[in-house]
Amino acid sequence: METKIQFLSEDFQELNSYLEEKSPSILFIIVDENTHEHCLPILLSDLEIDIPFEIIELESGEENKTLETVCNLLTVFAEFEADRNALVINLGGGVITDLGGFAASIYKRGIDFINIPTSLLGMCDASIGGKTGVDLESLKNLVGTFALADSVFANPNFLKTLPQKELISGFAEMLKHGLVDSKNHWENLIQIEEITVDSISAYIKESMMIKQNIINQDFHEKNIRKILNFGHTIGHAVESLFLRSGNPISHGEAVAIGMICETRLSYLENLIDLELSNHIIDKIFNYFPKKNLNFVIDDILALMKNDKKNKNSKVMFSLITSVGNCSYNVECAEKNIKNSIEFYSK
Ligand SMILES: O=C(O)C(=O)C[C@@H](O)[C@H](O)[C@H](O)COP(=O)(O)O
Repeated sequence: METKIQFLSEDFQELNSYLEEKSPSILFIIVDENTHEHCLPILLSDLEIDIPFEIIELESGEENKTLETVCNLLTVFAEFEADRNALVINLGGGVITDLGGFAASIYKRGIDFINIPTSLLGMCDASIGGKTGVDLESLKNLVGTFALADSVFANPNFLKTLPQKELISGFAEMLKHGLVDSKNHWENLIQIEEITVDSISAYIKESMMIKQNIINQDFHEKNIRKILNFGHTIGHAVESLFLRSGNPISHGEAVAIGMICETRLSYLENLIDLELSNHIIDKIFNYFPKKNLNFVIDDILALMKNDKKNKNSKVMFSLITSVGNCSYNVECAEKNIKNSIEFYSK
């Protein structure tokens, strides 16, 4: 099975046809306070359907990506006596698609959901590939399911409602797609001087297709899909520590830090030469200026022990071997891992 990705035209005709054909018993439209204000009115003004619907507003932010929020969602579904023909519409960024997709995937053992990503990160990454879930304490995405959205409806116009910070966050995942799978995509992206909706629009579809193509080869992340996790082994640990400190950074910023460290690690593990690693690192720093990592390295290493790619208690990295190619299940020397993090801090 494959998620159908469609780009919405002005009148949302694709979504209306989908809903007419599917004819769900009830719609649950999940939003956060931002998409409630900026995106829901656009969606509702274009919906031409005669299906009962409920709007469920969740609080935005990674700190709300919890089991408690999922329980609240499930309670609402049950209060409305939703049956298995109910449909969840996730209208939001990665937090909303992760939460709503997870709740849908476990309610009555699974009801359908669709994603209408409103952030760049949601569009190019989180809405595609069926990873749903929540954080456990500060451990990123520790609880979740693999459950494909029935469809993804993308509308780059929604990106115009975003603060710049959110746009930059999603750009990190686009760079990642280039680094792990497409030199051409990487080279196009690094020409961009200023990240704006107009400057990146032409490359969004390519990023989505790169991800979709990898998912189609390995939905359950047994092998090749692990390359999409480049930058996330260290990135997730750093993101968790910022979250714990009460000063969260965006997922993209964390992934950018992770990609810088893991590019250096690729060099330290002799997978790429110094010149290439410096080139990649410089380019990432252009978009993601250095942040202070005031964390104890051992705390970063401890969090990595919970990474989902680990095998037999060993931390396994996905590391690039050239621009557009990435190896997975790479076990690294602990001194190199530490050096790569220290390198970032210096
Ligand atoms: O889809 C994937 O596979 C990815 O690894 C993409 C990541 O960019 C994304 O952040 C994903 O949610 C991370 O998954 P996790 O399994 O490391 O929690």
